[in-house]
Amino acid sequence: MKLAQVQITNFRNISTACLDLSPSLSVIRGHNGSGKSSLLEAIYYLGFGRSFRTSKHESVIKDDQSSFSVFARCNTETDQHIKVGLSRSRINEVTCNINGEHSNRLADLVSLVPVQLFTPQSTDLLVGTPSERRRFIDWGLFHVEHSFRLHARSYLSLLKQRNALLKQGQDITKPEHTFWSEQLISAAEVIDACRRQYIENILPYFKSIMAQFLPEFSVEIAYHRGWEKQLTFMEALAKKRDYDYKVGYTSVGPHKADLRLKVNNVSAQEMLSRGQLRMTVAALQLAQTQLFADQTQRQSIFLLDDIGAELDSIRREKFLTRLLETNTQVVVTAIVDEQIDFVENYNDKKMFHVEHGIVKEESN
Ligand SMILES: Nc1ncnc2c1ncn2[C@@H]1O[C@H](COP(=O)(O)OP(=O)(O)OP(=O)(O)O)[C@@H](O)[C@H]1O
Repeated sequence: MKLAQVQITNFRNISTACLDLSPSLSVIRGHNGSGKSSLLEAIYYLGFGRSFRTSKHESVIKDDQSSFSVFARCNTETDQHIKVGLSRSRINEVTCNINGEHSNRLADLVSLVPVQLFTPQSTDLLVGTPSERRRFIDWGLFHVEHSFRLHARSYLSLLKQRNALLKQGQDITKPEHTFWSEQLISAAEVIDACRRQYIENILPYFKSIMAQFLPEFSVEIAYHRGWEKQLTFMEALAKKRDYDYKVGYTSVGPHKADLRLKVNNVSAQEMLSRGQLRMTVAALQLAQTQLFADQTQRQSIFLLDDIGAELDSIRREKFLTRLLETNTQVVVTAIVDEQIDFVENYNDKKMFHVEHGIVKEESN
C-alpha cells in the first residue's frame, strides 16, 4: 500500500493540509512546534485509529473545532486505487470511510493501512512494559493471520468475563462455565502458537540486520508465553485459581506474554547505550517490515519521527537506506537540514516544509 495523497483537516495546529506523498521517501522539515509530528500522527490514525501521543482523541482536534478528519488516496500493490478516511468528533463519534462507504468498524480500515512508527520513544519497545512488546508481535500477526485477529478478539472478551466472575467470587468451575472456559483455553493456545511462530519467523531477519547495524553484538530473543513452560494453559489456570480469586483477575495467559532480548547474553537494556537501543529497535522494526512484505507481498508505510534524535549520521543513513530497499513508503520528519543531508542522494523523494501548521511542498 502506498499513500498517494493525504488530506488532513482540523488536526492539532493544522487547519487543512494536502500532501502528495512520494511512493518512496517524503521528508517533512520544520522548527519545533511547527506541526511535523502532527502530520505523522494524523497518518498514524489511518493505521491504528488512535494517536501515538495521547489516548484522548479530543486532544488532537484543533482548538475551537468540533472534529478532525484524515483522508487518503492509496495505491495498492495490485494497482487498485482506494480511498480511505477517518473522522472523529469531540463527542467521540468515529466514522471510517472506505471507497465512499461509511463504516463504524475501525478494524476494516486499519487492516487496509499497515502503518509502522519509529519515534524517539520507540526504545520503550525494549525498556518499557511487556504490553509494548506484545503490541509489536501482534501488529505483525494482525496484518497477516486472520485467525489470530479473531482469536485475539475472542480471548480478550472471554478474559474480561472470567475476571468479572473472579471479582464477584463466583465459582468458575461450575458446569455452566465449562463452554466459555474451553473457548478461552483454545483461543489462548492459538494466540500462543501464532506468536511463537512469528518470533521464529522474524529472528533470522532481525539477526541479519543486527549484523549490519551493531556487528559487535550477538543477539537472541526469548519468547515467554505468559504461563509456566511445562504446564498446559488449563493446568496453569487451575494452579493459579486460588491466587486469581484473591487478586480478582487472571494472572496467567497470553495477556502476560513477553519477549526478552539479550545481547552478548546480557539483557539488552543493561548492555546497550541509548543510541544502540534505538538502533536495535530500528532493526526489529525493519525485520518486521521485511517479514511483512515477504509474507503478504504488500508494503507497509513507515513513519519516522525526528530521525535526528540519538542516531548518528551513519546509522540514520543505514536505517533509511535499508527501509527504502524494501520498497517501503517512508515519511520522515527532521528539525534541521543537517540531520538529513544524506537524502540528497536519494531519487524519487519529495520535500515538504511546515510552519505554523501550514505545509508546503518544496522543490528538490
Ligand atoms: N488541539 C490542538 N489545537 C491546536 N494546536 C495544537 C493542538 N495540540 C497541539 N497543538 C500545537 O500544535 C503544534 C504542533 O505540534 P507538533 O508536536 O506537531 O510539532 P513538531 O513540529 O513535531 O515539534 P517538535 O520538533 O518540537 O517535536 C504545537 O505548537 C502545539 O502546541
